[in-house]
Amino acid sequence: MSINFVSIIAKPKITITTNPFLVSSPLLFFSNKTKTKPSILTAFSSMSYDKELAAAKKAASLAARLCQKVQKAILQSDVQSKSDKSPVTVADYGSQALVSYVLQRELPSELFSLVAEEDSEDLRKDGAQETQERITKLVNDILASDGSYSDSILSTDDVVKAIDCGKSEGGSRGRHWVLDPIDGTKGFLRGDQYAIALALLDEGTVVLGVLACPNLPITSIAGGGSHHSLPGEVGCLFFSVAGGGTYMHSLDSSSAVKVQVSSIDNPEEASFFESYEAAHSMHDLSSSIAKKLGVKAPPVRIDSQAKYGALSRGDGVIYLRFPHKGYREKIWDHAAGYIVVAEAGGVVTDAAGNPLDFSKGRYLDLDTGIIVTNQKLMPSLLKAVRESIEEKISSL
Ligand SMILES: Nc1ncnc2c1ncn2[C@@H]1O[C@H](COP(=O)(O)O)[C@@H](OP(=O)(O)O)[C@H]1O
Ligand SMILES: [Mg+2]
Ligand SMILES: [Mg+2]
Ligand SMILES: [Mg+2]
Repeated sequence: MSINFVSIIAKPKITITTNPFLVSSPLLFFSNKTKTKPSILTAFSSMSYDKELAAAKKAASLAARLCQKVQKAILQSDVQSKSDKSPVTVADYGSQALVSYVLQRELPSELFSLVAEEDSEDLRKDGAQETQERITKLVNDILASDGSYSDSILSTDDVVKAIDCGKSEGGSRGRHWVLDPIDGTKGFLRGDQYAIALALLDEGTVVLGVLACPNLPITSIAGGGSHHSLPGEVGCLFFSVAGGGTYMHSLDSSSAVKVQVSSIDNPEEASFFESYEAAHSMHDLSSSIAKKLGVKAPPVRIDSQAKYGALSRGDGVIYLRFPHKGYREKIWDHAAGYIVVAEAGGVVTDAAGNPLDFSKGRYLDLDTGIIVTNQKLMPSLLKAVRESIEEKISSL
């Protein structure tokens, strides 16, 4: 296998030190006169998720470290094919085990429910003992390098169990963590973009999101075109809590800056993101939409929810995703990216303009595709999407 490695030399450039989300949240105000119930958003934005945020950031950062280590020197035996023919690597499993374990250690008093992409079925098959051991060593090495939980060394059984905690069905009641341990596994294998995407659902609403993007440049990738490897300092961590905005810092530092989506309202100046993999999204449909809107720049094709992260800081202003017929989107492919963009002032809907509903279990039920942009461009984007879809249908 030939792999193009991106150099991973992340030195923090950002100097503004803020402590977002440590500011005490406003108290809820109930008016006895009007008996008005607070809106769901007001209720969530008044809640504190400080502990959960700190735990999620720690978990995602350690998982990113594990993935970086594997990506630097991946072995043929580290990659397997799942029953749906999609790839999975020891880093996907290791990342899921780490995040699951760290969240449980950091939040011992909370009920733990995790909706995550991977499970241990293939790892329990005959002949998989070596892979189990490799994953376990990776997890233990990362924990040891961090100095956390030095009291406990995980066994292969602990690691398999931590992976299998991710079997929750999620839903509209209670709290559920939502994890994609490596989003963009194909990008990861190419040496390109990938993300560790972790979100928290509370009563069916995404209230917190952390997106670690180990290969995403710290500075803008605007106008980057379709790139395999990217120069300069890389490694970003985006995080958001409902009502608190979106922040980003380098994976090597904790000095965060607040980010905002682009305020461009002229589609001619807009650029758009889409999947690198043509099998994941209909590129012909996005190009027809871009043409209708008058977008001049070529699409920026990158893997994973790094697209949401890049859009949240204004590197591009539109993200279009139109899976081929029959594909069902999973909540872990969008939950963290969704809140990162929404809290940076962006809008995420399905192709018909409906909000995404993360409360229905492991899948998102949606109309045709997912579109993301800023508030100003959404009406014209929706119109272009509608027209292009109609034209595509009538041409069939
Ligand atoms: N046929 C398909 N259509 C749409 N998405 C697909 C797909 N096959 C796989 N995917 C999803 O696309 C994700 C990657 O998205 P992107 O194209 O933005 O990089 C994959 O996440 P994983 O890599 O976590 O499996 C996978 O869930
Ligand atoms: Mg996958
Ligand atoms: Mg994914
Ligand atoms: Mg994945």
